Amino acid sequence: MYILAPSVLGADFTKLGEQIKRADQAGAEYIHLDVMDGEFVPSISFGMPVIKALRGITKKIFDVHLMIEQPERYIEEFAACGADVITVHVESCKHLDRVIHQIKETGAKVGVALNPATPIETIIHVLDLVDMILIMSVNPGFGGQSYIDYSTEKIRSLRNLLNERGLKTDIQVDGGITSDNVNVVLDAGANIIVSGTGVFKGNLEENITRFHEIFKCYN
Ligand SMILES: O=C(CO)[C@@H](O)[C@H](O)COP(=O)(O)O
Ligand SMILES: [Fe+2]
Repeated sequence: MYILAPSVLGADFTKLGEQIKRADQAGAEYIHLDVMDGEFVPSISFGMPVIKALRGITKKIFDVHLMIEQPERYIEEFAACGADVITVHVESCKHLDRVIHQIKETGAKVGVALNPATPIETIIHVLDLVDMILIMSVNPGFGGQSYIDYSTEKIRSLRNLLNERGLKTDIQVDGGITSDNVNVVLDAGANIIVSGTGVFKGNLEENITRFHEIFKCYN
């Protein structure tokens, strides 16, 4: 199943609620929420109060991407705010296995994210414990960056590895993706596409339709 996850980091924050409702009505399956702490990544974005407020305006899947140090401190709180999928970075978890089980305990789906330079070997032992693997195709911290080309090979290797193990785990790709280059990551085996600038810059409805038209060729 192919899924579009607009990253609200690309939205106009003066019209945040309105833009999320529009993304919902235009058919976006997930809403991708980037939480940044100014430690794991250079920038600070938003946290629980914003997610809780947005939970009241859409029933779409809340896909919460935690770019924070020691995420185990906040897992239950993010779940209580309405996160449906909680993604943590392998680079920020000293005890990844424990954090994965902590997320499962809340009832949320588990995502594990890898920075561009982090090899997929770091997660081979937990592959069958997670629902989604997030391949970062930019260095995390900011929207609007360019896609890093070697991500494509990484996605392909991960999909091959999952296939060898008989796993249908979701592969999400995040960073620098628009309808102009999404084919590259879909061809490599990704099935959940995060896009901030590619959705919110220009006409939101047209952008979402364009992504979905491309997905049809893969379904
Ligand atoms: O997690 C992040 C950045 O750290 C992303 O979710 C970005 O917000 C995606 O934005 P674009 O690269 O699509 O503009
Ligand atoms: Fe993200």
